[in-house]
Amino acid sequence: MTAPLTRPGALPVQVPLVTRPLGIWDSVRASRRNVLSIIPEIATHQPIVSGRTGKRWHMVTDPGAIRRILLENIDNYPKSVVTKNLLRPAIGESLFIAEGAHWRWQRRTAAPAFSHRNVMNLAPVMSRAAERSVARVARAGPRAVDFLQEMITVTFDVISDVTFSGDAAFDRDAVHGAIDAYISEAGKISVLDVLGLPDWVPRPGRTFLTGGVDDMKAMADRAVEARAGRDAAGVPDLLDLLLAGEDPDTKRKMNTAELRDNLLTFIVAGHETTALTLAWSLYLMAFDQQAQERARAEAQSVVTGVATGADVARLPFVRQVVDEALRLYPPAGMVSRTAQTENHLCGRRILPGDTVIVPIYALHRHHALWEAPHAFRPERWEAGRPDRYAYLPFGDGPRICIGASFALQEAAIVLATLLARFRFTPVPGRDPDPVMILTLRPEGGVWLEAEAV
Ligand code: HEM
Repeated sequence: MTAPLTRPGALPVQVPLVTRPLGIWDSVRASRRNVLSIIPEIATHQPIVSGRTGKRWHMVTDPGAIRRILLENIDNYPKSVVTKNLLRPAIGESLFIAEGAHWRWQRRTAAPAFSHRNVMNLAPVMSRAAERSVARVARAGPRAVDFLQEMITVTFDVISDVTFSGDAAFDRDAVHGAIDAYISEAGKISVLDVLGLPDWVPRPGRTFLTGGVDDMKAMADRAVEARAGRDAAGVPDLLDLLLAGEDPDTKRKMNTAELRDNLLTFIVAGHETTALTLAWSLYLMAFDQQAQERARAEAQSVVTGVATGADVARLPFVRQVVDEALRLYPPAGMVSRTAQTENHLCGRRILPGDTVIVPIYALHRHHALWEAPHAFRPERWEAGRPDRYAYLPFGDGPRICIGASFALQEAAIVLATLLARFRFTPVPGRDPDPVMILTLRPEGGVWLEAEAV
């Protein structure tokens, strides 16, 4: 089959941002469907946009001001209460949620598990998951495949293998089901809370949120305890590394509940986000056949069979595709903070209690920061990296994503392996719709035909 080339000037799918002020109920309606649809279009032109929907909020897209929020004045901008309330039932006071000293000691204890050497040691798990994906896609034959679901399967394979590898007490399917159900229900609630809506606005699903989560925690506890009594065999996974980890200053180690909460955090924070990066990268590869040919030529010249950790450094164009996918469709499309004291950002007064949002989706499409911001141009990354605070798929400052290099390595291994084996073409009329509830997903799936090459 001859693949259609990209139409000149065509743009990949995007979220229509609002061009008129929304009232409270319009905001609720719009945001229940897509959080990003409440971002004013003007946020992609101006440094700051403020409003009030219950609470006062500010969306900041000025790199200097973002630097102050995430790095220089971090004590004034802890993670928003909303984010914490939302995730606490599933992941406790783990690294993702904790503040101050309780955050610091956990971050110091977990950091070595994500060192370059350890992430590299985990690469064979990623290569094996990529190989199983190739087999599944090949089995589907000429039928179109939903690469969103396929990538969710791959990344769950990886994250469950590197957290609870070989633990009989850990039922992967049950945990996967509980986490996905939690994320989709929790997302609906968070939207309303991010907007600062009063408690009497009905929150769908609040009552049954914790059921599956309790079973999942009990299962993870059993797996942690079973492992604690055993010597690590072979390459240590994240649980072995956390069991061995300790705060370098106080020598404090994590107890069972802390280990469990952090491992579940890695699963919640790491698996869907990486699956989305891969699914969007594949959508873009099918959208732009020329870029796909270039990426395939690179992958085929480097990869023999399945990509390995050592191949990653030799796949610069594949990495550019991933960087550009993370720019256009950042899985964490916004992060939010609650201001503690009175402050100024871009000359605007920020009051204690105000919600300060970094709308990463809008930042990555800001007209003053990016040329042709809505276009897919992986080659833009050849010229070098932009201003550090103009591109934040992993956040920044001390709370920067601990799993960034893990995710980028996994994305490169899986993408290069698939590109070396298949040519991807879109299914006409089935473009995905970018929708953010908790993460930015391709709604409707990424349906592609995969032809063996
Ligand atoms: C492409 C995939 C990923 C994306 C886009 C992503 C994005 C992010 C972002 C934006 C933050 C900062 C949130 C904030 O400041 O409010 C974050 C934090 C975090 N991420 Fe990731 N992440 C990814 C993969 C992973 C993986 C694979 C893991 C673990 C295995 C992970 C674990 C964490 C943890 C534990 C934090 C909290 C760190 C702290 O507060 O000290 N993430 N991530």
